[in-house]
Amino acid sequence: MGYKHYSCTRDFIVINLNQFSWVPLNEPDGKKKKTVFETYINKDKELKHYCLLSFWKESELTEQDVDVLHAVFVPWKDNDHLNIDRNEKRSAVSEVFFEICCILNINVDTNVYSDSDSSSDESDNNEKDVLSNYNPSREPKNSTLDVLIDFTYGNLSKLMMNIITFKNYMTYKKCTGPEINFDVDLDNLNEQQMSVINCLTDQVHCVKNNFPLQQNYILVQGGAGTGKSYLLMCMYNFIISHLGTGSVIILSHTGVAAQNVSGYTINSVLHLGRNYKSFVSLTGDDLIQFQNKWRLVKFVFIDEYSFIGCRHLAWIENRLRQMADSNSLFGGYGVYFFGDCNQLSPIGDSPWFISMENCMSDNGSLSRVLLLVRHIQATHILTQSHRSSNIDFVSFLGRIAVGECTKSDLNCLNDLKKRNINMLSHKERKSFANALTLYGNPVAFVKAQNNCEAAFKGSDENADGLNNTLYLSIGAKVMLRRNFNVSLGLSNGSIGYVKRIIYYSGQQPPSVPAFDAVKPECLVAEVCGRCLQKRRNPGNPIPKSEVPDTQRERRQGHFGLLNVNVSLARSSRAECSRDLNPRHNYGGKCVYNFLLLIYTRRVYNHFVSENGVIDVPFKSVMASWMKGTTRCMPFVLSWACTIHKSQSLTLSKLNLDIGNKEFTLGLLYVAISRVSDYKNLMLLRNISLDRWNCVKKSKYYFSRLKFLDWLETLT
Ligand SMILES: Nc1ncnc2c1ncn2[C@@H]1O[C@H](COP(=O)(O)OP(=O)(O)OP(=O)(O)O)[C@@H](O)[C@H]1O
Repeated sequence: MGYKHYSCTRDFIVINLNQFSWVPLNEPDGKKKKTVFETYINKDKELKHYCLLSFWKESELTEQDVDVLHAVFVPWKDNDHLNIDRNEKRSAVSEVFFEICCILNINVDTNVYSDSDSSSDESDNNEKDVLSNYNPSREPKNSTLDVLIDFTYGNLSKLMMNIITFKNYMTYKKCTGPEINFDVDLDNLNEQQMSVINCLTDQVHCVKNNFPLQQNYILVQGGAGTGKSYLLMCMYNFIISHLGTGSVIILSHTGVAAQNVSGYTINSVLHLGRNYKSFVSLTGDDLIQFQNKWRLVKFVFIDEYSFIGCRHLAWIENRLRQMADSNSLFGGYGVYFFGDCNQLSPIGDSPWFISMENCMSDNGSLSRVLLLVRHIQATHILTQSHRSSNIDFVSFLGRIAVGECTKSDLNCLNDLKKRNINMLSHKERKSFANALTLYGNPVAFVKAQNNCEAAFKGSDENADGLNNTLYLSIGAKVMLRRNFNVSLGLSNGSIGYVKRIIYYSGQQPPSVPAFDAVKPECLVAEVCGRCLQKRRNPGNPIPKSEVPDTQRERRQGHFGLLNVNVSLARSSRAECSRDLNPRHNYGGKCVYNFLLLIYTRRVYNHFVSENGVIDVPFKSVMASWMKGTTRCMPFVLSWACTIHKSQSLTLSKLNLDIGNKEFTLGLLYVAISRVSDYKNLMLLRNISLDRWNCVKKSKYYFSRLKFLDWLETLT
């Protein structure tokens, strides 16, 4: 209806429940009119320095535009109010618009910012026309870090301003998704990869001409390092160039894997819940919003399918049908699964290769899901390794996958152990040294807030792996434990280093900042780091770069490139009992208002100059279990990452502590296949031949072989 209908009386109301037949008020031909925000974001280059309000004021709006904006922005009270003069409408809209900007804490300086405006104060520049900061080409001239370090009250409000600005930006990024421009080249693809592109070309042709897809459920299987993710990026570029932005989504199971291909996690996009216990259908507004958000999608790429279990697959299929509002298989979208069934299998779900015989004891629901697996319409198998040019190493990987390692492999690995003993880089050695000093001499620690004694005494595992006390020291490696914003590179598993810790005025390490009822207490740690690196071409070292741009970051496959500013600000309601007497700090009364300020290189490129830092707010998270609830920072000290988190990555070096049990299929294979050669591998414990070949003892071993054979028949 377009007009606000509350607080006024109508003679009659027409309620249209079919949103598809709605036509926006402003366009008689049904074409969607862009909002001022949308127009602003896509503005011409010449207008790049215009702040939002200037843009709105300067823009040439048609009379009809003014009418519509007035109708949308200004609540309708009566006919006289509606029939006012256009100039009045314009100023009324301006006023409301101004209000919105104030609510959003967007600074609406009416002056047009100009780079040549050298007379203006530096700090002023940081505050004005904040939205134009979104333009990456505009670089603040001075480091904002200096401003952030000085936590006097005045500067704190500046900090809060930045926080709010970035909060808005983060929300905006969450809505718009990552800006992807993969730097990959179709010309590099080998014959096997090209055959997938040929298949895709036919499908794109069908979509363009509105023909239904002949095959819409396709699997790309290939051993570790055969270029599945690389191919996915090429396919993404190909589709975008033919069907436009938004026509394809990239999904992956884990945050790290999603980040590796600039995608989203499956559960977040498809609303399957964090612990996906049961499938819940979307209804009403939720469904409409979901469908609208992804209305342009024609293709869905899902990386690392080995992580996806049968039930999970069924839910994905179901949700895609909801998304497309269609009963066709996977909603009729062109769905591509990329992965390797020899790699890690799903947790708490059945892998696709589980044979039909194995699940007869099940009540039949799993058998039905398995039928869905059997619906795969085509398979492409990649065999040529791109990660490694060492043929011996590639065939060794093949032997690990099928459990056929030999004694000579073992000898070779023992040899290796002696040679590679000192392969830690200087930085890594320093980081380990810091780890050793950390617990003896913590420079800062952050305690979790527990709601009862049981929660206080509970183990870290109970609290989703989050620590009751988080110790920080310079050089400490930290890992994010929640998906915060995957499109900005902040996902569960992102790793960084603490670069420095800044205390609130007068405080010195190792003391914990004291509570001050008047001024908020702040502990700031700047965490900066690059963790796991990826190599594009074997033997081609990554050029060192302190500030990689997004494209280069993607090309080199940096993952978890994370800079974090940690700030603990206590709300005025906070009580200090927790710090003063840890024995009583589970009392439940104390209210902490944690803010973890966090930024990544991607954010960095948008907002700050080479030396500057601007932060993004990050709230504490809650972990609840039977016995209690803990609220703490969503990151933990990390000197290693799990093998599950490493799947999909290419690492330059690997120190591997494999544990004493192969608790899931593919553990050793995935771990070892992260590197390109023997020489980049260091095993921290002896592995017996039995262990190397233990996949053969798995009850699923033969089902997996059968599944692979079956996939071959579909090529
Ligand atoms: N056609 C290609 N040309 C150049 N480099 C390639 C090509 N295909 C893959 N690569 C490079 O090989 C490495 C491994 O590729 P990628 O990560 O895509 O393999 P993958 O099959 O997805 O591995 P995993 O199964 O372990 O996730 C990457 O560094 C990638 O850039």
